[in-house]
Amino acid sequence: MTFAHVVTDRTRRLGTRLCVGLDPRTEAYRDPDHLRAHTLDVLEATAPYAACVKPQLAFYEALGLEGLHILEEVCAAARTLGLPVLLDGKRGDIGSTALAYAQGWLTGRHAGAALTVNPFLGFETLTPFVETARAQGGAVFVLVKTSNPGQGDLQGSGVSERVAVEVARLCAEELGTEELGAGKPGTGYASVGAVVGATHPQDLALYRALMPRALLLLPGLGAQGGAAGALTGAFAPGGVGALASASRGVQYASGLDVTASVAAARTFRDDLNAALGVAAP
Ligand SMILES: O=C(O)c1cc(=O)[nH]c(=O)n1[C@@H]1O[C@H](COP(=O)(O)O)[C@@H](O)[C@H]1O
Repeated sequence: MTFAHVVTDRTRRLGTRLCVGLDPRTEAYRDPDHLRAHTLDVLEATAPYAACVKPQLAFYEALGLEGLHILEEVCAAARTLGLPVLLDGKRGDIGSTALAYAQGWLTGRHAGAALTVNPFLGFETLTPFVETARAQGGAVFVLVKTSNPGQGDLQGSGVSERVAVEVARLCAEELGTEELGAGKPGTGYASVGAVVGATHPQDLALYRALMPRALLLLPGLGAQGGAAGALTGAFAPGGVGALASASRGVQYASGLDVTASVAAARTFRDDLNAALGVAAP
């Protein structure tokens, strides 16, 4: 089963298209053990509402080697729960270095099944990531239009959107062109997905149309102002093809209260489903 299969299967079986971000902030905890325990608790408690989980590498790297050990445990726990891991690293570099990043984050000890990648150095530099992911049945998510307010400086703003649209076109026409099977859940999605911020609801249908075979990752739900009810344009019929992602809005829904994290994940799931007119089984 590929990453796309597993998340699409979870969407169909569990009725969720929520990606739970696990971005533990050192300042919220007494010490790394406390951070580790709370992050694992949030993971386990919210798993029934998650199509996948997305640890942001920066929060683990900030703790040095100890953080990488915690990341390894988080990835292992997610796998035990049957939850696919999408690592948010936004990596990108010249080809030979890109290969090392790909080996580290897609095949190494703390590997995820999928990784976010940055196309700024050119599409040829993404090839090592795509080939490594494909060989593992994994995926890459290419930054197309990020969620942050300043994205327009380089990605295009307002009606122009030239760079983001060009990246989307290249994702669809050059990277995500592998043969796809038919008939099984998720077989309609390639190993190359794309990141489009949940903070751009008005643009989602455009990117959905430009990249019909790409799973779309929609970060920015909750803390950055993205609203679950405004994301329908990113989804294909049946409510598949996109993952709406919240990190702080789940992990720190109310301080460190894990019950509040569960309630927040359930609410995001239900709000997405209500907007799409689908029900959780
Ligand atoms: O690739 C990402 O996940 C990502 C892309 C993007 O455009 N915007 C964005 O916020 N993210 C990540 O998604 C998470 C958002 O966190 P919250 O704002 O707390 O939900 C962070 O880990 C960001 O690094």
